Amino acid sequence: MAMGQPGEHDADGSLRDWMQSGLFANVDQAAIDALSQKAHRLEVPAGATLVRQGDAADTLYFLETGRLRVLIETPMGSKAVAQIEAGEPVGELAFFGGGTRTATLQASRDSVVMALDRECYDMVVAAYPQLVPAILTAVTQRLAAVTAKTPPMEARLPRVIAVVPSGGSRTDPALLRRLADAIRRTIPDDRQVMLVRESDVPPGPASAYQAWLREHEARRGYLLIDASGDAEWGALVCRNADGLLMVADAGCSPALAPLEMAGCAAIEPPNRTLLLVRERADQPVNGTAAWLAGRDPHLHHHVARDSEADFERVARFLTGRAVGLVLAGGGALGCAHLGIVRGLQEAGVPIDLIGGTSAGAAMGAAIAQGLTVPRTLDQMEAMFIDAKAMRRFTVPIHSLLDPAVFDAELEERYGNADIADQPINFFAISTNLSTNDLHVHRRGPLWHAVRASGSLPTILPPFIDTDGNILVDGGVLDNVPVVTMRALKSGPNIVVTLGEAGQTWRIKAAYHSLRRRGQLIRDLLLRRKSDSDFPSIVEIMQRSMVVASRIASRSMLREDDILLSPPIVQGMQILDWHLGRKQAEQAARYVAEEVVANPALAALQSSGR
Ligand SMILES: Nc1ncnc2c1ncn2[C@@H]1O[C@@H]2COP(=O)(O)O[C@H]2[C@H]1O
Repeated sequence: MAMGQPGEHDADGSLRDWMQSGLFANVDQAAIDALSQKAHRLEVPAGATLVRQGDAADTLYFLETGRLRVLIETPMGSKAVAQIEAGEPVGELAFFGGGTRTATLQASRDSVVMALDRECYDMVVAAYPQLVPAILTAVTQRLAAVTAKTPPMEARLPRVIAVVPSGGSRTDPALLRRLADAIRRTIPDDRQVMLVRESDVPPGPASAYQAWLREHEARRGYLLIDASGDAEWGALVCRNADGLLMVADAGCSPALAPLEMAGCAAIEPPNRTLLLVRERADQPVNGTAAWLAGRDPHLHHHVARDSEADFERVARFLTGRAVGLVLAGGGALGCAHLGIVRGLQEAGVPIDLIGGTSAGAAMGAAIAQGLTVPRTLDQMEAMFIDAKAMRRFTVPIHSLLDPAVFDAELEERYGNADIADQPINFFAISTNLSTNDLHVHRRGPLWHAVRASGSLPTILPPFIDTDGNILVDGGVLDNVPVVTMRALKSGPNIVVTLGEAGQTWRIKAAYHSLRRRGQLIRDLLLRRKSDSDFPSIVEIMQRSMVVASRIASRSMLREDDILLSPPIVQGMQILDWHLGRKQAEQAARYVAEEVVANPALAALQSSGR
């Protein structure tokens, strides 16, 4: 049943219905018949190119089935800027404009197009001029859409999803039903969610399956298509799907199954998701790395059968409604993040993916591990107050502080478990001095990510990863990693900044009160604290580091982001860990008020209950 090279395709009876349902709704039957007779159909297998940027143009197309990717070729490589869905005309710019093709069109799944050359087009519109405004409307609408969006268009969410058992797992129909139910509860009522098995689809050639898909896709819902069964069916499903959902029983062998290979060949990594299913939520998660190898999913989710919340979380990811929590850096002020998390949990707001920088990474990592807020606060106090992890001075060659105690504390508390093994999806940001770029930690030991992300330059030595990358605090480049969050998932983001809301930092100490060397050494030996509030090297470094990214981060926020700026405890600075608990309390109260005052936040409440 699998299709080969682009080729001729027989017309099918439902074409007229399809045309009249959209673009040609006001066009006479006779005109559509003429168009349909003059056009010839081309099959474009997944991955094949329909037109190439720069080529001469003498054909106008209408996409009948499938999806096309619009790729702009640049000297740096090609960039996907849009997708064309069934029912849309394509190739119109150069056809009408008279130039060469403005983009390359590639099938992202097996597709069928209706092709109309210039001679046929002229003949049909001469006989039926009413076709012209219909085509013009579509062209104008596209032009308006292109003009309206400045950045590249975000990917449309996969709606036709091939579900394959992963590794040595077998398909579990009950689990798929639960997932479909969770999706149904997540999306508006008028959309259809269908769980499809081979027996639900009328037997016949690939074109019959595509016609069936077209009919059901038109209802704008989600089709979860169980690809298990015979190999031919599996390959057909994968080649005609936008997304791949691999479902693994975490206890099975992770060796890649043939059906998954077919799925991965047809569907690209950005549209792949892996579910790792275990029996109970209290079972530890490990070995995820072996499942990710070779599958390269965009995201993976750990699902416990006894946790309805896990199913609902997956449903939110699949339908573009997952809630991201973005946590900014800011040392001890980061305890506010814990209060925010407590407040969100109490209000029933779900947290589906956590990303953070520096203190945001440290707090977020603990929550992603499944620690409670009170336990995390205990840990922070144990590290920074009891063990004095940030008060161990050294000979200042590589850094001001000796990181030995800090490292040991981090390793003990966060452990060597892979980020990928955490029950909640998580990422941390650091600044890669080797590549002069942002470094997104999605894999590797959790404590490495926390350590790298919080490596305040000159205060702590940089973290060196196994590839020799020199990593320092993420705040240097991006203290509020909302852009990274957006690249990972669609849906609302709760963005927590620290001390943002116009809080200036002025001190009472006069410049000439700066202690001189002799005074400093005497005070140090006598363990005497200065009564001046002249800023410490750590405070100066922290503030200087994030000043640029703070300005940038404000412009990164979008209208649909929910910005939370909890009030900071009066006079609290980044090393004041003893005020952490008070700060967390204050932030939790702030969230409780925000849930009432901010409708966007309130709207997320029900999805977390
Ligand atoms: N930014 C875009 N968004 C949607 N479609 C596009 C975009 N750029 C190009 N196309 C389509 O890709 C086609 C490539 O060939 P044409 O230039 O003839 O016509 C083009 C449009 O149909």
